Amino acid sequence: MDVTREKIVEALGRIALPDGKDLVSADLVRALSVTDGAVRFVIEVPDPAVARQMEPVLKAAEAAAQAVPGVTSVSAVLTAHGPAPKPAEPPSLKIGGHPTPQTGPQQISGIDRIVAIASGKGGVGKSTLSSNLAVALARQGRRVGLLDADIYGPSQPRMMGVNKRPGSPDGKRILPLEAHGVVMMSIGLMLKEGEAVVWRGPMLMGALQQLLEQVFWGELDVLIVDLPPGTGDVQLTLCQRTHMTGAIVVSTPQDVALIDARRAIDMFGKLKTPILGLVENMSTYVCPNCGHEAHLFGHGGVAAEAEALGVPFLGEVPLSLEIRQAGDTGVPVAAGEGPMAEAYARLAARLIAGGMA
Ligand SMILES: Nc1ncnc2c1ncn2[C@@H]1O[C@H](COP(=O)(O)OP(=O)(O)OP(=O)(O)O)[C@@H](O)[C@H]1O
Repeated sequence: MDVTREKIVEALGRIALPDGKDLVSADLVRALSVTDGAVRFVIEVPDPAVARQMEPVLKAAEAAAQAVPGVTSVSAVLTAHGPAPKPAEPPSLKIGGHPTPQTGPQQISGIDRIVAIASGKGGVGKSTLSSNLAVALARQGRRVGLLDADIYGPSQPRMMGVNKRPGSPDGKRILPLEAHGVVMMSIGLMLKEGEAVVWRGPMLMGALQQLLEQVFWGELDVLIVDLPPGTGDVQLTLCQRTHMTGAIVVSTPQDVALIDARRAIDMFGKLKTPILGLVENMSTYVCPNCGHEAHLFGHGGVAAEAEALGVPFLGEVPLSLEIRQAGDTGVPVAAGEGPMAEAYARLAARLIAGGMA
């Protein structure tokens, strides 16, 4: 029997609290996800003292969720936010520490595939593709995580409409946030607004390692990693320390973008990270008023490049005002309906069919 979110909410709504309210009416349930019978949620209370009294409630909530027919597993965590008597951030959660030594690329437990979205050049739409692809994959039933590793210009909090600081129940694990069916984490959520990041080398590797290993990702079919543009430390660290399924390189059809894309592909080749394929972004522009099609940055250049390099061409995404506006408002276009959502759905279907997601 299919378990729905509503059934779990209904079950949690029967868990009474000492003040007479219940878990749901008191708005304490966060990040509830239900995937193929696996239920995950967080109970968030205002402060650590309340959290201690809530242990029995957590147990009751787990039992209630487990008792819903069709539920195969329940993973629940109790977390406190708000004023704590001690400093709010335990030391081990300080982002940007030195990395711990490790031999060779590691598999991350619970995550089946890690797919990086890369570009040679900035501003070609890598973050837009990452968020929309993540949402489109989730809509097709995949368990998807999105890691914004663009340490210098994190944009996923804005694109996914998330701006809460992630909590940590035990000072070690970081709880990811959830938006549009995707669990997500961004370095941007751990920094104060407007705070500049000036890390290089080891600090940066430490931050990335924390994001990959300390975040409570749960069971994922695929983790999409939104990389910074270019061929720098983050790309190197990720490919050398993590067992990657591969990279998708996004480019506009312009020659200048393609030259940089080639450089990125060359770097992944040297790092022995497979190229899963190329995507042409900002391909055709269809005028919303008259329907006229124009190719502002050219058209077909990425498909031709893919053929020349012998890598798959995964598809194209039009240049569309709707895509830009959706990204700015925090609801990726792939979460809705229409031709743009369908363009991302086609890409997602292609990845699933190819065993890449
Ligand atoms: N297909 C598209 N149609 C219209 N606008 C788009 C499209 N793809 C991306 N954009 C817009 O272009 C701008 C740059 O996109 P985005 O931030 O995704 O690029 P990026 O390659 O991740 O950039 P950065 O190098 O800064 O990380 C954003 O304003 C975004 O909304």
